[in-house]
Amino acid sequence: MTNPDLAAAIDARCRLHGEFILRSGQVADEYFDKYLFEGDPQLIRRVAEEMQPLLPSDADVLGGLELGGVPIAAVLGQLADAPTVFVRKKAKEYGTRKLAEGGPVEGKHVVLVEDVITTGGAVIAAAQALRELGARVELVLCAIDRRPPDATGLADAGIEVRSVFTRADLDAARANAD
Ligand SMILES: O=P(O)(O)OC[C@H]1O[C@H](OP(=O)(O)OP(=O)(O)O)[C@H](O)[C@@H]1O
Ligand SMILES: O=C(O)c1cc(=O)[nH]c(=O)[nH]1
Repeated sequence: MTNPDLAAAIDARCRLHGEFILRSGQVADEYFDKYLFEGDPQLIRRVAEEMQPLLPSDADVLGGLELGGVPIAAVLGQLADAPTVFVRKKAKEYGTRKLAEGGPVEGKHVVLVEDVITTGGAVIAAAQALRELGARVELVLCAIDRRPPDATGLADAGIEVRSVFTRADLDAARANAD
C-alpha cells in the first residue's frame, strides 16, 4: 500500500457516512469528500508528493479536472515543475470560450489529474473533449480510485489509471484504525 500513514489520515479526514447521490447517479452510503484534504496545505502536499512518482517523464502538460482535480494538479505542477491546464466540465460560453484553461493542449501529451474516480465517467468525458482538441490522453493520476475491481470503462476508453490510494487501501487503513 502507498504510505499507510497518509492513507489513514486521508480516510479519517474525508470518508463520510450517509446517503449520497454520486455524479454517475449511483447512490452510495459512503463518500470521500476530497475538499477536506485539499483544503489542508499539509495533506494536499503529501498526496501530490505521492502522485509525483506516478507521473511519466514524457508528459507535456498536467490537466486538472474541474473542480476537485484542479488544486491537486496545481500542487503537483509546482512539485514536478510541470505546465498545468485546468479542464472545465464545459467550455465557457463567453470570454475565451476555452475548455482547457492555462495553455495549449493541441499536440500535447496531457496527463489528467483527478481527485476521486468512481465509474470513470468524468475522466472519459474530459479525455474525449481534450482528444477532440488534438491532445494525446492516455493516463489519469488520481488521489482516490474507488472503482470496483472489475471496472473496465477507463481501459476500454484507452485510459490507464495510476492512483495514490485505491478504495481497498483506504478500507485497510480504516480497519487498522478500528
Ligand atoms: O468516476 P465518476 O463516476 O465520473 O465520478 C467521479 C467524479 O465525480 C466527482 O465529480 P463532481 O462533478 O461531483 O465534482 P467536483 O466538481 O466537485 O470535482 C469527482 O470529483 C469525479 O470527477
Ligand atoms: O462519484 C462521485 O461523485 C464521488 C464519490 C466520492 O467518493 N467523492 C466524490 O467527490 N465524488
